[in-house]
Formats: sequence, C-alpha cells, structure tokens
Amino acid sequence: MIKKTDAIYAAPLQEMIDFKFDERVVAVFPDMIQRSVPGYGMIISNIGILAAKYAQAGSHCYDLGCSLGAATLSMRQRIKEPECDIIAVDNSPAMLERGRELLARDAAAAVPVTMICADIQEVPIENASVVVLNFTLQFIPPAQRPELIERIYAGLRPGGILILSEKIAFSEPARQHFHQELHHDFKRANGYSDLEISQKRSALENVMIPETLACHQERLKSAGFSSVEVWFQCFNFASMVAIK
Ligand SMILES: C[S@@+](CC[C@H](N)C(=O)[O-])C[C@H]1O[C@@H](n2cnc3c(N)ncnc32)[C@H](O)[C@@H]1O
Ligand SMILES: O=C(O)C(=O)C[C@]1(C(=O)O)C=C[C@@H](O)C=C1
Repeated sequence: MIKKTDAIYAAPLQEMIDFKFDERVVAVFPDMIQRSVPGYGMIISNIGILAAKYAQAGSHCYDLGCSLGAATLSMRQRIKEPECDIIAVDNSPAMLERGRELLARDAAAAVPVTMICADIQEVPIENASVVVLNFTLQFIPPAQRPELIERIYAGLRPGGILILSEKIAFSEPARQHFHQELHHDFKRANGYSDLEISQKRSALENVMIPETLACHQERLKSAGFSSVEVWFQCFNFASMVAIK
C-alpha cells in the first residue's frame, strides 16, 4: 500500500471539530505520528528493547491505546521469554481493523497477540510484566488517570514495568514556550504549514491534556512504583519507565 500523507488540517476549516481517531486519521496515521512526535521511531524501537529486558515467562504484555500496533509489533519482534503473549487494546474500531490487517502481515514472530476493541479503563490488567501507554494517557480525562495507573500497578508482577510516553507540559511559562516553539519548528521542518499546526492544536485542545513530568512522576510514585526513570525526552515529548 502507498503511504498516505497527512493533510487533514491543510485546508481552512469552517468549524473546529474535536480530534478523533476515525477512518480519516487511521488512513494517514503512520505519517501523522512520525511527523508530529519527535523521536517516535526511536521510542517504538526502544519499547521492543525494554520489553525484551523486562518481559517475564508466562506473563501478559499490554499495549494500551495500541492504534495500529506499532509498539506491539516492536515488542513481538524482541520478546524471547517463553509463554508470553501481548494484549493490544484500542477503542477506535477503525484503528483496530487496520491494526489487525498489519498484524496478519507480520506472521513470522512467535509471540501470540490478541487485539481487543475496548476502553482501556474497562479492560482487566492481570499477571502483567510489561504495560505500554505510548501517547495514550494524555487522551484519558485527568481525573480518571490515577485509577488507571493504580489498576496497572495492581496488575503488574513485582519487577514488572509500565512504559509511559506523553506530550508534556511545563509549569514555568518560559520553558513551556521554549519547548512548544521547538515542537512547532519540528512540525514545520516535517512539512506542516502554520495553518495545519494551529488547526490541529485547536482540535486537540479539549481531548488531549498534557501534564508536567513532576505530575506524572508523583502519580506513579503514589500508585506504588518503586522507581520512575525518564529514559527519553525531546522538546515537549517524554517517555518514562516505572518499575514495580
Ligand atoms: C496517539 S495514539 C497512540 C499511539 C500508539 N500507542 C503508537 O505507539 O503508535 C492514541 C490511541 O489511544 C486510543 N485511545 C484513546 N482513549 C482510549 C481509551 N479510553 N481506550 C482505548 N483506547 C483509547 C486512540 O483510539 C488512539 O488510537
Ligand atoms: O501535539 C501534537 O501536535 C500532536 O500532533 C501530538 C499527537 C500525539 O501526541 O498523540 C496527537 C495526535 C496524533 O495521534 C499524533 C500526535
């Protein structure tokens, strides 16, 4: 299939509609996320490396908000522990339909994968060694985030990890400005126009709510995680590993 370029916000919109992971987004998603999230490809590769290190024999690995399954495929390629499987969850039917097609093409790997169309807030998390929230928690209403993180902690085995990647905010306005401007420069360098950047920003405003690194770290610590390490940051995008 030819890779489709994201032009969803290229023309002026009469009315701003909240961002949704619908068929139009699914069709361009690999291009959109690559051109929008600094280090996305590197984060995906390293999720495989982290999963290989922390996956435990006979446990489940979860990819929560899996979209097209990029993190799932990376974990699947690397995990060598016996009797592990991957449970990939997303509540966008369009994403999962396409994700299942892509998964079927990658038949070589031995680790079984189950893709489930469901709300991650309702899926049981049990006997887990690796849980991935790769740019998903930011779409959960902030008041509901502690409960999800606590459930993930409860479902992890000792020594298990949560990999949490997020767009982050900064409490100091000058730092917020610095990182946000550089992120916009990154998008411009990847071919997005000022109109596309500003229209997408408005569409995301009510549905994607970034928090500070301190806020994430405190929440993870209060849930019980013994250590929280920021292993990646580029501008206002970061990824943490929290160990139970
Ligand atoms: C930015 S994308 C995640 C990217 C993906 N993890 C990757 O690495 O390519 C966010 C995904 O989370 C999903 N999502 C948002 N809220 C959700 C929820 N409550 N339950 C399940 N999936 C959700 C969206 O449908 C979307 O596919
Ligand atoms: O912050 C932005 O401008 C983004 O486009 C970020 C972001 C994300 O972090 O998930 C938002 C929606 C798309 O899934 C791809 C990237």
